[in-house]
Amino acid sequence: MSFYALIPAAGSGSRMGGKVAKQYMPLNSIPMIAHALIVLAREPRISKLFVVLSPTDKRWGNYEWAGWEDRLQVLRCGGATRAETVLNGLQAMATECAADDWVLVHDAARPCLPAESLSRLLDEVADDPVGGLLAVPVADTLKRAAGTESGARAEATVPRAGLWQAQTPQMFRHGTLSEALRAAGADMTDEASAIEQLGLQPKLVESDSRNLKVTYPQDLVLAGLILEHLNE
Ligand SMILES: Nc1ccn([C@@H]2O[C@H](COP(=O)(O)OP(=O)(O)OP(=O)(O)O)[C@@H](O)[C@H]2O)c(=O)n1
Ligand SMILES: C[C@](O)(CO)[C@H](O)COP(=O)(O)O
Repeated sequence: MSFYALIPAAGSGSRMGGKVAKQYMPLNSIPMIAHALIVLAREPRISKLFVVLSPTDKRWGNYEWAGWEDRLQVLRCGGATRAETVLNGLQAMATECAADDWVLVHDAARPCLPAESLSRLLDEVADDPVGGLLAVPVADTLKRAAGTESGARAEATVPRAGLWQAQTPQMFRHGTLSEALRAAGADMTDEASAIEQLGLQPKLVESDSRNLKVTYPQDLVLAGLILEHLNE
């Protein structure tokens, strides 16, 4: 049984609003994607990293990846949605990855993955019958909005007991995840929801808010500050 990482990196970063796809935006002097790759590559239990790019990606080649040859393989099969990218990547990995091998799917847009959180996920899920994901119990009070002409207004408060915010990596066996994503369709926003649709219950492994997803411009500033102190 082996562990592989699949990094979906074929998005356009529309919510970031930049000219450059956010996974290539500079973050503490290197492209954002490199931070996640470095943490994943440093985990000795992970045999290989597969980065899934858009077939039209023209930026990857602008960077120096010498020395990564043994640890990383680029797959140019990204799709129109994140779920499609992941499924296309799984299919391309099938020549090397057995059905019971573990695949850790990690967003290129999460550059601040703490090494200890990655290690904890592997420790706690490697013998799990289903798989699991990093997540954080919801700490804020949650409001359900009602759209009005004057903008969003709080219609109700959603009880936060038992609610967690999903992060990545999300770790499932190659065969199960491929089956789940094929059955669930292209609009799944994470791997765990496809697994849940099979009637399975992924394990929630507690992470923390440092492992944020860089979505909006202000997240880039936060990520830079976190990275300055991460894994010190
Ligand atoms: N068709 C897609 C869409 C997203 N992703 C990847 O999935 C991760 C999380 O997605 P998100 O934060 O939504 O990135 P984008 O889709 O690029 O952002 P946006 O939704 O703002 O366009 C990112 O690493 C992104 O590159 C992908 O591989 N293929
Ligand atoms: C997978 C994920 O990061 C878990 O929170 C999230 O669902 C990705 O959503 P996005 O809209 O594709 O960024």
